[in-house]
Amino acid sequence: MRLQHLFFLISLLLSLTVISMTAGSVRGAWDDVSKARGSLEAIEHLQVLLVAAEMASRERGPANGVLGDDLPGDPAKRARLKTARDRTDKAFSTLQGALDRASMPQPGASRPVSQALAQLIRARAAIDLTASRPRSARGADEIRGAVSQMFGVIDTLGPAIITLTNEAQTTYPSAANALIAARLAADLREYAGQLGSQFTVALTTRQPLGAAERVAIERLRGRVELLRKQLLERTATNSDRAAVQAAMASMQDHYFASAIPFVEAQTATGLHSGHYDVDTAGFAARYVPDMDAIVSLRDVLINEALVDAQAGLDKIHTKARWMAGGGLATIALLALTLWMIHRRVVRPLGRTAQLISAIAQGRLDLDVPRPKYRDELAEVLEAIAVLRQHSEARLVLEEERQRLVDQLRDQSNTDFLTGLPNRRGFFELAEHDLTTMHRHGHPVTLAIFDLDHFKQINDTHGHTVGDSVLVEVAALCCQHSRSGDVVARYGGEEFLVLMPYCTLEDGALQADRLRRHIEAMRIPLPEGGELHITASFGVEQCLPGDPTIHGVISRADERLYAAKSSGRNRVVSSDTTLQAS
Ligand SMILES: Nc1nc2c(ncn2[C@@H]2O[C@H](COP(=O)(O)OP(=O)(O)OP(=O)(O)O)[C@@H](O)[C@H]2O)c(=O)[nH]1
Repeated sequence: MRLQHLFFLISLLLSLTVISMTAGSVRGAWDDVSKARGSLEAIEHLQVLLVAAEMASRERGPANGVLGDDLPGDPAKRARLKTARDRTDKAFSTLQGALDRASMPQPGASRPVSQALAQLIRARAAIDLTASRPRSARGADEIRGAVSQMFGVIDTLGPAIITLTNEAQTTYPSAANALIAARLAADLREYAGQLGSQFTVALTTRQPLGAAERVAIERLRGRVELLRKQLLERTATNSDRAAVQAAMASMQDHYFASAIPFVEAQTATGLHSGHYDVDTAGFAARYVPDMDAIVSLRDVLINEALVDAQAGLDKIHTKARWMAGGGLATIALLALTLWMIHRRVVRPLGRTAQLISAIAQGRLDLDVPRPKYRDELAEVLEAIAVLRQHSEARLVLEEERQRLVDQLRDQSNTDFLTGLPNRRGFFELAEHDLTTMHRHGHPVTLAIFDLDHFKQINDTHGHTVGDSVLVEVAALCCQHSRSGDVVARYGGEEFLVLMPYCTLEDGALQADRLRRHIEAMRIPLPEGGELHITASFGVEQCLPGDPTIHGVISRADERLYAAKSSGRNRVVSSDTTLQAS
């Protein structure tokens, strides 16, 4: 696999891995954020729910007032009950609206709230029914039943309170203490309300406390004390906030130091005589306001939980933002790294490889690019530039050497005087032709000729004239031979003409044509006048049995000898003699 493709593949896999891992952790972090928002919402819902429960509790006061009122009924008491009921309805409506709009649905809270509302309607109907009779016709059990139906509203809300508290605690363990304390305060408010309600029957009937009320008062007093202790422990050990401590102190002053002694005084009266100094409305007016300190404590504690949770949400949010920012930075860094590697390593490496292989193949016309950066690849490019220079120099040397070799070979194969192939050159060319002709069955004929009385020319006119005669004859033979014929100087004043695709007869005719041209030649002499020359030819056909050209030359040479012997200036072959007429 090419490096470029490998790099692309690895980059793709690496990018996919990093992107999916980053997306996974960022998504996880944002899931934590939305879960934390849901938990914060749960605390807010708990706050609204506790208010709704408190309103339902508060409604019992005016309800008790109406229950203790004789017909036709005090309009002011009825108006107070209506106002209380309107407040409760409004609180439940706010609660249901908040739960319906929740970002994370809480069926564990919504269902009990709906059930509590149904219970509230039933309890109100029971109270209204009881209050519609004359006071003397209202039995104690009937009044007790109506009051306990109102208690049932708060009991029904219990699972919703637990669900919302648990939801908040899982995400914000640090807020757990404040939440538990807030629930304790809410419970305290409820039990304090129930404690007050125990006097409704006795105050309405102006009778001593019944056995059931006495037991309930004892039990509720115990619970109230227990809750006070638990609240003291929780707020003393785990909360040092001034607001909580102030709310605790207020609760101690108002409820435990004021309302509880009042309850104890009414209890003492209820145990002995039943001659109470207050009626139900007066009891409520004296008792209920002191319970507000408990509600304030509850609100301060819920607020503390909300502050803790908001701080926790901020931390989770910040962490998620860092994760997202870090993830994006990681992806950007990876992209930058891959881009840099591709730009500064992979791509230049590919070009460098192309350059080196081009130089190796002898293509030296490519430009070696100037390096953009002072790095290792720049050193490689510089080395390649030097390598190319060396290769160019080597190529020049190589060409020079080849030229010299060719020149040397040409010189060793060429006759320096006439420029014709010499004996060695002729043998090289002729052997090749002979082999080819024999392979394809074509005829080849060889003529050898020798200038007549050449010694005399030298002796009479000098070697320079002799040389120019040889040059002229060579040029004449080349001029009148077919292309493909090989004309060579065999030695001294002897020449060879090898004629491929030529029969013996045609070869003899061609030799005779050359003879005539030589005979017709006029060579001007330096001292004036002209020189006539003639030549004698021996012609032989190459036979398929001839392994080399030497045999044919030898046979043609015999014919030449015959031509010389028989008077010169003629052509002699094995089947004919052609001579000057
Ligand atoms: N000028 C010159 N003469 C050469 C050259 N090569 C050989 N010769 C001369 O050619 C002459 C050949 O003479 P011979 O062999 O006696 O033959 P010839 O005089 O031609 O007589 P025949 O061949 O019998 O007709 C000699 O004198 C050689 O010196 C050369 O390159 N230049």
